[in-house]
Amino acid sequence: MVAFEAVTKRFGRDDENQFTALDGIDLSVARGAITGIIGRSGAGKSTLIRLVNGLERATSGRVVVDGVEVGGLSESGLRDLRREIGMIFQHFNLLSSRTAFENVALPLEIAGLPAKAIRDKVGPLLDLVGLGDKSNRYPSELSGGQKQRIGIARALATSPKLLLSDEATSALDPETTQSILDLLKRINAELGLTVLLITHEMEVVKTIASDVAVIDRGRIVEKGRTFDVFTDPKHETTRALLSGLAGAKLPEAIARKLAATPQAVSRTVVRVTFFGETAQQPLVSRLIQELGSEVNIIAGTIDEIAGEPYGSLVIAYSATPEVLARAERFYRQTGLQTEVLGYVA
Ligand SMILES: Nc1ncnc2c1ncn2[C@@H]1O[C@H](COP(=O)(O)OP(=O)(O)OP(=O)(O)O)[C@@H](O)[C@H]1O
Repeated sequence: MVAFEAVTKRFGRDDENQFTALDGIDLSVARGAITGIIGRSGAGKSTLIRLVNGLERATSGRVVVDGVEVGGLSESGLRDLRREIGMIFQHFNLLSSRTAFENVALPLEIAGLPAKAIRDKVGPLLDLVGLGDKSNRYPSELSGGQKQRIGIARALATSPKLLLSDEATSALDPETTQSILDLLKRINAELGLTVLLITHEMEVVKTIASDVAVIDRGRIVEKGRTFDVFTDPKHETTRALLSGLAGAKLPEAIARKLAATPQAVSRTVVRVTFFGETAQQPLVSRLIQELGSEVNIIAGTIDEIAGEPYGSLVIAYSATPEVLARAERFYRQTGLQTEVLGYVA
């Protein structure tokens, strides 16, 4: 649906003051999928998304949306393209002097639709986002989540093929975020809309994006299925971004006691990751049996990434050679992914 081919974007006129915001981006966004772009502040996420609707032009390379190269479009071509692309924002960008209905109607008025056609379109859209009864309310009378629902209805008014989301849930509390993500997921499934979202919130990507790309200082450093990238991050930036996710961190009290090498009477601390088929099996009880030694469970989470089950358990057991050999054998047989985090006395 969207392809970035060797895209570079530089800001600034003369050579000395030039800043390279994007550097050789190759990325393809699958039709009908929800794709997340994550990265730190200033990594280039907004610039990337602004190239898609032609608010910025690439310095070199091509941005292709639904077969059309954005860089080659005239002003009227860009207007046509923008009708195919809906956009939602962190701060909703609603017009305060217009009611919910009038905000959603705006893109249709601009497109020149007659009043009756506008009414026929806006009513169902307000129902779709669950705000059919708030049609005459002004933005100041709506909650953050309701404002974003109006933003989503407005973005869908011209029946776009692509929805761009720029930190759409970053100003919302976790519960409201969840309800907006549920709505986006439903729209994606029911309307077959392709969604490209940028966010610094890993939870958002984990919850709804099937695919993810990690951007760091203007370059894509990692990309793939969200489940694969989140369960086995390869790049240091990805690891750092994911370290804040629930369950990724060791409890502080244990982390402080952890030594890098075995000491006298030590126990080894291991993170065991369960995913795919292994997430469904009673492997913990089997592991305890196989080791024939006490196992302490230190931390653990069972969760879903992009709809697939995933578990992470931090355990400690005796670091004697016999127990370690039995553990190794068990991990080999079961295909469990493990990581030795350190040793405690
Ligand atoms: N018009 C501009 N002129 C000069 N530099 C710019 C311009 N727009 C963006 N930049 C620079 O490009 C880099 C990438 O900015 P961008 O807004 O794309 O990052 P971001 O990942 O979206 O950050 P954030 O999460 O903070 O919004 C930043 O260093 C920014 O200062």
